[in-house]
Amino acid sequence: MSSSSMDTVNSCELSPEQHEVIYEDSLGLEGQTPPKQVKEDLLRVHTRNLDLAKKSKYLRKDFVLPAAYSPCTASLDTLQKVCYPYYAVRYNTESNQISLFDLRLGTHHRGCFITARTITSSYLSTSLITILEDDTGTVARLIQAYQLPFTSFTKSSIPINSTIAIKEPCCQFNGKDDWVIRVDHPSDIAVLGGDDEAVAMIVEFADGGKEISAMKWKEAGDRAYLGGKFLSAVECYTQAIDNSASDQAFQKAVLRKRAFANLTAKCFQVAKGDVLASCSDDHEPSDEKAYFCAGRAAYELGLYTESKQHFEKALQLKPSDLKTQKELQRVQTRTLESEQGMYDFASTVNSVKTGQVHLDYADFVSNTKIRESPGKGRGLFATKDIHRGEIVMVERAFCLPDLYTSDQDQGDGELGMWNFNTNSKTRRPAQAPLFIDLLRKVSEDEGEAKRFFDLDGGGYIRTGKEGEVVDGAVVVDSFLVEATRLLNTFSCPRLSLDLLNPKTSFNSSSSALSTGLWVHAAYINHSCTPNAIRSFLGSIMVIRSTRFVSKGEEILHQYRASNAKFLKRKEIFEQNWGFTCSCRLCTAESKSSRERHEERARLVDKLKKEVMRSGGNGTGVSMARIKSVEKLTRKLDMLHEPEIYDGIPRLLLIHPCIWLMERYRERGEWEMIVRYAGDVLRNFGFVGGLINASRLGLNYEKGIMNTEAMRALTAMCEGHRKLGERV
Ligand SMILES: C[S@@+](CC[C@H](N)C(=O)[O-])C[C@H]1O[C@@H](n2cnc3c(N)ncnc32)[C@H](O)[C@@H]1O
Repeated sequence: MSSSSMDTVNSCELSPEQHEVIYEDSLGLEGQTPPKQVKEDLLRVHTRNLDLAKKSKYLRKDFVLPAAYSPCTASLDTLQKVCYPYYAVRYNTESNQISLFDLRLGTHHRGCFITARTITSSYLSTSLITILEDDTGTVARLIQAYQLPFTSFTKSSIPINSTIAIKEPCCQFNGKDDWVIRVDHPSDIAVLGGDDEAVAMIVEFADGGKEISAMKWKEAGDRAYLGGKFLSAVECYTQAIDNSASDQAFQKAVLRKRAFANLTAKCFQVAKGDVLASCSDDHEPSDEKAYFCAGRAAYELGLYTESKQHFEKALQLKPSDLKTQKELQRVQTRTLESEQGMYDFASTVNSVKTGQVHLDYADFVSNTKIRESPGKGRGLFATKDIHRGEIVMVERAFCLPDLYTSDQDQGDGELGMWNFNTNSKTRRPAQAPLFIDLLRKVSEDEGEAKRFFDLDGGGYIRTGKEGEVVDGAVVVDSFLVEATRLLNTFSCPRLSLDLLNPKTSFNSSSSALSTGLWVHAAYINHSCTPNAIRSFLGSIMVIRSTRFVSKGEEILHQYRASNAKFLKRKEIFEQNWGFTCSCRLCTAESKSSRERHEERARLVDKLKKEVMRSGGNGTGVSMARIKSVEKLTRKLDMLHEPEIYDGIPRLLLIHPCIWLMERYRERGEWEMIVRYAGDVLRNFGFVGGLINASRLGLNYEKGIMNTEAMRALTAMCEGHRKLGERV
């Protein structure tokens, strides 16, 4: 399989336990009052599970997405009151507030919210679990189903004594006499951390109405910043600014502090706004740091021209500043990349090899434009003529877990995810972490959320509010995030270049794959006979044209590797992406009878068995085995009707020919290498060109160019060289 296949999930059987979760609503409990929870019993269970959680090897590592329900999109003025701004905590006066006691089983309490306090810390089961108690003394278990802390247990757990608000809570049956409040959407919950000094101060202020001076807020902000609680620091600085109406110098200083807190919290847009608001029109020398901060924020937002202007201003105020000089140089490089597509990839190949996946390059997308593609939704189109081999676009990953695995190590220890909407389970270990990471990213940034939610979510029904800010939080629908992940993500090797090395086996660590999202590239539609090919340098996706693409032509690449059997390939596209491919190859192959397709498929299976009997790949395959594979390959060749396959790729023949080419390479039989390399190219569709020792004419209009075709070309060159012929 080619390394550059798009992501898929496999449907699979669900365990009875998991079925129980899906069908819980069919137990007829909807609307019933949940059984009363006894606090001491719950705490005992919690302590035991917490102990288990610490010995995390006992934990199941898969988690579950139940049937979809949409997040709260109405403003209940809840999260805002509880969390933003902090000082407005007045959670007992709302008319649409209900208590834990009012909850009904299997009922989505639309238009309502609850608030409560955590009386334990969280522990991890298949999701994150915490116990809540509200003002009436009722206790309940809270499951944050979307938040699986796959990297560090403590990072996303809720500390004891935190104040929590849950919008439109849903109370679910969880086995005999047991019930839980389950939150699936990050925007449905807000947490005021119980371990946060600033929060304690805010709650005290809100409860007691105690006046706090601007200076005290500023000091609390400084402490929160030093303690790494950047969002609390931002809140405290906001209070400091709001409470110091007439002191402009103080306001300006605090505005800058807030900008740095936002910069550190990666809220770049706000950081930039704050810091620029703190600068004076006549550029005081003290503004140098502010312009530096604005330059950094603009850089992170990919606004390189603006970033450059801020760094230049900073340098005007302090020309000798080495840090700013370095930043200016860096931003100039990014500008060349983003405006002209000029990249120095070679300098980072080694750092990718040594494990640095996330690279600092700018996106280059100006050669392309998103617009309607008849019959395919939207697609990506060339804005200028693009020559063969030229860069079509370059993009940094939106999200990409640094978790590369080969097909062999889909280990039990890895995180998995069951999706009851699609009745499927994640296949590659990186897929579940990618889902979590996408949730985090879209929850944190409105701009990124808008970009993400514009992507194709298939048939998922939207409320239209996804990505908007309601009650101070970006509305995030976890199920839509998952539906979008399924359709738009790509499998990727760490370094595509490694796959061109003939010594790279398809099961080696160099061919291990992760899964990521590249938002601009996700608009590209599929074709089995594409005009573009993607490759990866860590988190950077580079798309090049494989033939001349004229201005206005649609850019198309392959979602999956090209070795699939026609009927299977058709089924995969229909099942995973909901379309029937109408490319030149699929249109031609659809003319061959089902019986003939099945006959070829049976022969391919036989061929595979024959290859596997020799131990698959590797040296020491007997000549008898090679001859037997050759015989079957010839038979397979004969099963391709010339009236259909003349002039088009014959995908089923590619892998047998590659296998034969490699076996002859091991034996040093160069004539046979040249012959089978030629067959590989012919079967990729490079027909009509002259392929001989003196001239290699490839018909790029018709052939499919990918890593395997490149390997065949390399082998052919090597063969001719060894034979002493000119290439
Ligand atoms: C990754 S998205 C591509 C962008 C998408 N067309 C859009 O409007 O956002 C994948 C979806 O595009 C559509 N698509 C991709 N290739 C197609 C093709 N060759 N024919 C028809 N639809 C296609 C399918 O609906 C598929 O699920």
